[in-house]
Amino acid sequence: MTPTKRSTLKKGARIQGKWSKQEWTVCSCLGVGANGVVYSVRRPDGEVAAMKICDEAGSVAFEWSLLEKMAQSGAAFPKPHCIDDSAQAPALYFYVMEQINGRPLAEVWQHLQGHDIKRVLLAIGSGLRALHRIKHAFCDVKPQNLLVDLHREQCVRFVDVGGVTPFGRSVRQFTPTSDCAYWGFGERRATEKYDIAAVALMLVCLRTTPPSACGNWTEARRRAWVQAALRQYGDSETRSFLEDAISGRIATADEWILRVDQLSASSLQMARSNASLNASLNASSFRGWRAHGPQRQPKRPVGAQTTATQTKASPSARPSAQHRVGWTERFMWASLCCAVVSTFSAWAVYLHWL
Ligand SMILES: Nc1ncnc2c1ncn2[C@@H]1O[C@H](COP(=O)(O)OP(=O)(O)OP(=O)(O)O)[C@@H](O)[C@H]1O
Repeated sequence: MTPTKRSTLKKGARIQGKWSKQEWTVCSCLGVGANGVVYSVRRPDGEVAAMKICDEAGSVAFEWSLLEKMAQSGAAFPKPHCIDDSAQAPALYFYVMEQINGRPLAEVWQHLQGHDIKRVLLAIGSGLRALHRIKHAFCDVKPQNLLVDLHREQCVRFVDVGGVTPFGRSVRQFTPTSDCAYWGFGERRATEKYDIAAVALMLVCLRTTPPSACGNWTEARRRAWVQAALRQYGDSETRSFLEDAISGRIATADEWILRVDQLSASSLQMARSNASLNASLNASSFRGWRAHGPQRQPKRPVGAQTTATQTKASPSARPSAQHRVGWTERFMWASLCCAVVSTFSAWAVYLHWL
């Protein structure tokens, strides 16, 4: 399904399940991602749910099996309802799940008070703890995948099960800004530490937006940028907490919860964004950074809060890909011209001799 085809489901559209025979009516679009589109849908009995429509049947089946596994663990992911295909054309592959009410962390972050930040960080910790108990890591930690509703006791819920990976395997889907390997702090492997470092890096990047150019930096320079961003927290307890999480010294979700519990609300208040800080750190140079050696191209995509999938081409690789396509095209056109010229010449010679 192309993106155009994806976005054609308007409010009121009806989707009938080929196998379940259930019918859902589209209420609104909840979000669009790299793997699919999520709609808020209503069943005839009035129940509201979220329907994720993916481009491929394989993605639906894969995410569905993970969602079922998560449901047994009590992790913070949506509860699965059913998996189906649409009975009518165009063929849609989808699954239906609990609709999570809440706003993405990125939207609410700036408005959170110290004690709310604490609640949010504790809730993320307990969500990760449940997931880690069944020996899986979230991997694709990003503010869009954490939905916050402070009116609920479980005030943070996770969405997008697509990145969840069994411990020890290499990470398939990640967001560069939350990836410790991208910033030069560790391995890109599904572990408890990977998730914990990801949450801490996400917090650093929520406070200080990384410069868009950092995709072209060396790993060492990116690492230095994170260290400089951390220094801006002053000597606060939040700073040492984040440093420990990023460098793997907070190894489990239980330790994370314990450490968050010890932080004061006033120190956590510092975790929020600071406009002047963004300006100073995003200037072309910053204190603490000295270039060593030639610049290397990043291995992975660059760009704040976008998900990278191991199998997808990275945005940073795109210009060179386009460049290669340009040369291929030029070669093709040159060959075509040669073929046309030689055909004309052959006909000219043939007609001349007739
Ligand atoms: N169960 C749900 N309840 C409410 N909103 C949801 C739900 N699932 C997904 N969303 C919203 O839809 C957005 C896209 O969903 P999701 O992250 O699953 O898609 P994706 O294609 O895997 O995206 P990505 O590009 O991040 O991999 C989410 O960021 C979230 O805002």
